[in-house]
Amino acid sequence: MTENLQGPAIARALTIAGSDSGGGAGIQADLKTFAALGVYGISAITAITAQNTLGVRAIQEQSIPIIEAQIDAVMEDIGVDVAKTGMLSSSEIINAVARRVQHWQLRLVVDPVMVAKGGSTLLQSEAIETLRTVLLPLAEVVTPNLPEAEVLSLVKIADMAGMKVAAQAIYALGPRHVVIKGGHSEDQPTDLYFDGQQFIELPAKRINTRHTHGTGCTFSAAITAFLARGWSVEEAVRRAKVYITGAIQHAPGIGQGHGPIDHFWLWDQTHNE
Ligand SMILES: Nc1ncnc2c1ncn2[C@@H]1O[C@H](COP(=O)(O)OP(=O)(O)OP(=O)(O)O)[C@@H](O)[C@H]1O
Ligand SMILES: Cc1ncc(CO)c(N)n1
Repeated sequence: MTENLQGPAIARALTIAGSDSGGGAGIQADLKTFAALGVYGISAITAITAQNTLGVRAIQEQSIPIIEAQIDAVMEDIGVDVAKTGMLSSSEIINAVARRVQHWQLRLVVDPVMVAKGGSTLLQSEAIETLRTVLLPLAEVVTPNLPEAEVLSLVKIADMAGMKVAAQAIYALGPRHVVIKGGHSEDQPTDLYFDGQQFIELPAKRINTRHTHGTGCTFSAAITAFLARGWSVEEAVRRAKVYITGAIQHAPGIGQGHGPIDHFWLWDQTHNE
């Protein structure tokens, strides 16, 4: 592509997250989502997981210097329109990432990943307070699922009214927008957007499937991609909801456990089917 005097001809998004060897969540889900949505994807790996659709077998955190060096290397050369975080594992990693986010003045989407679908811990319990007090104030958007929203807000959520109280409590921690995901509810997977003034409920039909590995990563990566492409937060969230619903619907049925979703379902519809 020829150089464009107005800047790069493609939006750039950075994911700061863990690697999922199974390819369905973490860095891999984020990069596939960025690619599917027409955004140039860049990564800084915080931890390597040995993982498949059945669960997480092993985790190796990366050192603070190599995490910082990845972020600095891409920022000094390539640049980033919007960044997101996923698995951060420890307090030390959160503090280091927060320092780089501030240094580079990054627009940030925080997916407060705590536990994998199979129950493995992806964030040490003593790191939760660092997430609340150090990273959330830097977030333009934070996307907790229902259990994460309860932990961050200290509110027990039983229904939409509870989601609203929790969203207000999380907003008070400093992020400019809160999106609580309803995927873990027994009912319809209605997500809730809150920007400090207005609540928007984003309903969807529940898809009856066990293949929901990486839905949270994919949803937050889609929000990041749409923001990078210039949409408002509200519009980015609305578009991400349509995208994630389609991706779950088209899950290819890979693996014996919670399989991945189809990040490229929109592309498949227009090019391959
Ligand atoms: N079965 C389903 N049918 C339709 N939408 C769903 C379903 N499960 C989750 N979603 C939607 O997917 C998005 C991700 O939500 P979810 O609550 O699964 O995130 P998560 O728990 O962080 O995911 P993970 O940790 O597995 O990556 C939300 O928009 C949610 O409403
Ligand atoms: C690396 C990684 N990040 C996030 C999740 C949550 O889905 C996962 N299972 N693995």
